[in-house]
Amino acid sequence: MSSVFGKPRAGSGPQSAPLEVNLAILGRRGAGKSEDTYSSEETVDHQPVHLRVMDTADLDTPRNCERYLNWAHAFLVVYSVDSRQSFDSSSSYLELLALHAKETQRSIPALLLGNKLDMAQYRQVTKAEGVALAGRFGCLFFEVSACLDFEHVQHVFHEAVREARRELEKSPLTRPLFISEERALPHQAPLTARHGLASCTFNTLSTVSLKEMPTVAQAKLVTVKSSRAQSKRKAPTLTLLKGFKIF
Ligand SMILES: Nc1nc2c(ncn2[C@@H]2O[C@H](COP(=O)(O)OP(=O)(O)OP(=O)(O)O)[C@@H](O)[C@H]2O)c(=O)[nH]1
Repeated sequence: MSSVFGKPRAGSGPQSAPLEVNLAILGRRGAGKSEDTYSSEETVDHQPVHLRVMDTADLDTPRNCERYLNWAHAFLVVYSVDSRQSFDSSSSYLELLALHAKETQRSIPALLLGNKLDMAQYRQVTKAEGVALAGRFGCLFFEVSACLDFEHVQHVFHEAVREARRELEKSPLTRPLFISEERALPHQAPLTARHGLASCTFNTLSTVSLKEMPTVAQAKLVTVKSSRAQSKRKAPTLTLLKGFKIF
C-alpha cells in the first residue's frame, strides 16, 4: 500500500495515477512569472503529481479572472522585488482571491512570491513588506531568483502543490470541473465593481459559455521554446497546456 500524500488510500499502489494539480501564476507583466513556468510530472513527498500551470499575462491588473479562478487549485502571486508597481498589483490579486474565497466559501491556497532576488540592490519592495502582505492574506511567502535559483523556485512550486493537496484532501469533490468562457456570470459583477477591476471580464475565447476542462489525456500539449532560465539550465523544452497561455 502506498501513501497518497501521507494518507493511505484504498486501491492505490505505486502505479496509481498522479494527482492532478492546477496552478495559476498571477502577477503584473514583467514580474518574471514565465521564467520557470512548466507543465510537468513532479514528485512531491514521494507522490506523483501532474502539475499544470497557467501563466497569466495581465498587463497590470487582473483580467479575465474567471478562467483561472474556477480552474486552479492553488495560486502563485508573483511580483518583482525591484518593482513597486508589481508589488501593488500582487496586492490586487490577493484581494481578488480573498473575495473569491469569501463568495464561494472555499479556502483558496495562495502563495506570495517576490521574484528577482538577484536584483536586491535595486529593491523597491522590502522583504518585510512582502512578509506583511502575505501575513495579511494568510499565505506563504518566498523571495526567489527565477534566473539563478531553480531549486528554490521548484521548492515554491512544490509548496504550492502541498497547499493544493491539503485543500483537495479536505474537499476532493469541490475540484473544479468546468471553466467558463466569454460571458460574465451574474455573481461576478459585484466582484468587478467593488474592486474596480474593470478589465476583469470574460470576453475572450470561443462562443461557448461553458466548456469542460480537458483532462490531461484530452488536452493538446504544445511545445514552446525554452524560457531563458530553462535555457540556462540546458533544459530542452517547456510544455504548456494549449488554451491557457500561448494560444
Ligand atoms: N534579474 C532577473 N530577471 C528576471 C528574473 N525572472 C525574470 N526575469 C526577467 O524579467 C523579464 C520579464 O520576465 P517574464 O518571465 O517575461 O515576465 P512575465 O511576468 O512572465 O511577463 P509576461 O510574460 O509579459 O506576462 C525578462 O527579461 C526576464 O528575463 C529573475 O529572477 N531575475
